[in-house]
Amino acid sequence: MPEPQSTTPDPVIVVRDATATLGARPVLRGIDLTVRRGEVVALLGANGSGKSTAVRSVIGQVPLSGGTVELFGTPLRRFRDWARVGYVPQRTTAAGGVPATIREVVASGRLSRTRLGLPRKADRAAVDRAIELVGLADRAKDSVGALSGGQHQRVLIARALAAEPELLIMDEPMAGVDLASQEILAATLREQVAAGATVLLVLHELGPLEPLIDRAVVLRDGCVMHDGPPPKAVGQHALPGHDHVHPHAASEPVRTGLLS
Ligand SMILES: Nc1ncnc2c1ncn2[C@@H]1O[C@H](COP(=O)(O)OP(=O)(O)OP(=O)(O)O)[C@@H](O)[C@H]1O
Repeated sequence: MPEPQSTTPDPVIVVRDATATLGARPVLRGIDLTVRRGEVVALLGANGSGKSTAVRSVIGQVPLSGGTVELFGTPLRRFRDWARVGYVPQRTTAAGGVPATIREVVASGRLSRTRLGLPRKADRAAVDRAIELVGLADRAKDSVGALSGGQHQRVLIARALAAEPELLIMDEPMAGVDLASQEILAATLREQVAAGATVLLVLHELGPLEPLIDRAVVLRDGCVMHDGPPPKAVGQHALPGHDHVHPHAASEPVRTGLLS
């Protein structure tokens, strides 16, 4: 009799016992994190708990002082297939003062897939599609300098999507983003997830992305203190790490328990 096939999807990210020190400060203190194919995992925690450092170590931007990272089953030091990974850094401007158009910035995200530096029809189509997904098709020729913060963020996300990555890593994609852009981003992400993308998101709060999140990993002071179902939101304010005060019972903050 053949063995029954395992139904557990392959791990896309495996972080084991990761430690990292920035300056003299131990910022990651033995983190384990596994994200499987098709999962949407939120990395939560208070300011300074190590969320950005954790995702930056996953893509090799922060060297580990101990532990290991594997991407798609390959140890990070041997991983070369970066077109499979889309990364949206914590909010910065997309152009850094360079007078680039939206299309140019988004097309730069496709370079990892273009052969010999010459974009083919499929490359141009992928760039157009990414711009369309974030709702900026009618502005593709505009300079990114003229965009609002939320529109900037949409450009950065389109840039990550242009390579049609299997794994999307985003650091606080909703931070400082206006409501209209948040809704577009949530819809964009929903579509990626429906198409089978694996997603690791640093979030300060679950917000409009809550229905998409399969699992939450909560960091506190460089350690994982929760790895499981996303904390249940109550009303608008019950977010992990935030004491929740009901107006009718102001004397006792109701703690979510995850970060307090
Ligand atoms: N380059 C650096 N040198 C020294 N310390 C750093 C450096 N980068 C980050 N840190 C410190 O490491 C800690 C973790 O930072 P990190 O940005 O990973 O936290 P975070 O959970 O993402 O916080 P936030 O929600 O504020 O972005 C913080 O105390 C931060 O001040």
